[in-house]
Amino acid sequence: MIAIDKLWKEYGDNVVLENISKTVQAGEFVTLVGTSGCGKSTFLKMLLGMETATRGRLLMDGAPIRTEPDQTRGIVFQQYSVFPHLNVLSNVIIAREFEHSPLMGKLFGRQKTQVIEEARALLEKVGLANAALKYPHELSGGMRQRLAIAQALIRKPRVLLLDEPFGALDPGIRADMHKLILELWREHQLTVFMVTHDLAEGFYLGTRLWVFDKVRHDPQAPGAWGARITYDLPVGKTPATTVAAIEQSLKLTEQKFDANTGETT
Ligand SMILES: Nc1ncnc2c1ncn2[C@@H]1O[C@H](COP(=O)(O)OP(=O)(O)OP(=O)(O)O)[C@@H](O)[C@H]1O
Repeated sequence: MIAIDKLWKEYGDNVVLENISKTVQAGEFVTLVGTSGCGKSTFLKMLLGMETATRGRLLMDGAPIRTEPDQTRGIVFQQYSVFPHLNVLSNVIIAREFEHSPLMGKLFGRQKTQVIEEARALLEKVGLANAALKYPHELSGGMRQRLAIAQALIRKPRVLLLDEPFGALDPGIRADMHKLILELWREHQLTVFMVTHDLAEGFYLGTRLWVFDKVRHDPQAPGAWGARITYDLPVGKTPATTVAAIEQSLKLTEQKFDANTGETT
């Protein structure tokens, strides 16, 4: 369904991603881990169409991914991306209105009634039915992320992109969110790409885990080489020794990164 073919991303002299080739089938749940700054968010933005490849191709069902976001893909960021001046229900409805009419941003009549019903059903699903008329500042962090997920899902995306969506949440709330996202993934038959800093979370949630890492380093030119996918693991079948090796390699890379920027740790 998604084919990544010899993909490169460079910002000027800074090579971020280097020659990545992968295929992902519909319904997979891919978790992405790697050191800070190695290009995970950039990769998600390319899947979304916010960023373009400098070399190579990114195909969805055989066609190049459109260079602007559309309703086939939805994204949830770590920082809450909801509209502060709208209540919960309106935040979900507006996400659908923008899709129908980006310039006017308004739906009327039967269409509007239908969207309100869909929005209420989604709020029920994500556990916000009783908070429909509250404003974002009245919500907890976990509730705001539930709202951001509902906003992404009302557009009925096939691919859901999650950029550390639970990074700012307490462990107990995170466990609830894990349960929710797995339910939504199955019910909506989504293909999910999720960035996380938490290797255990990546192993727990994903069907497949990718490690982004630089294979080559030049201390004189930190941007000369980009990250590749150094591990592609079917999650749940990974021996503990491999998990330990990955953790070790990530720590080593982090130290090299610090040496490159001249910072001591
Ligand atoms: N719009 C941009 N212009 C120039 N450089 C950029 C831009 N966006 C990202 N970069 C650079 O690309 C590299 C990868 O950034 P990215 O945010 O994708 O990393 P990341 O792996 O998601 O990091 P983190 O885990 O800290 O969120 C960094 O060196 C960053 O400075």
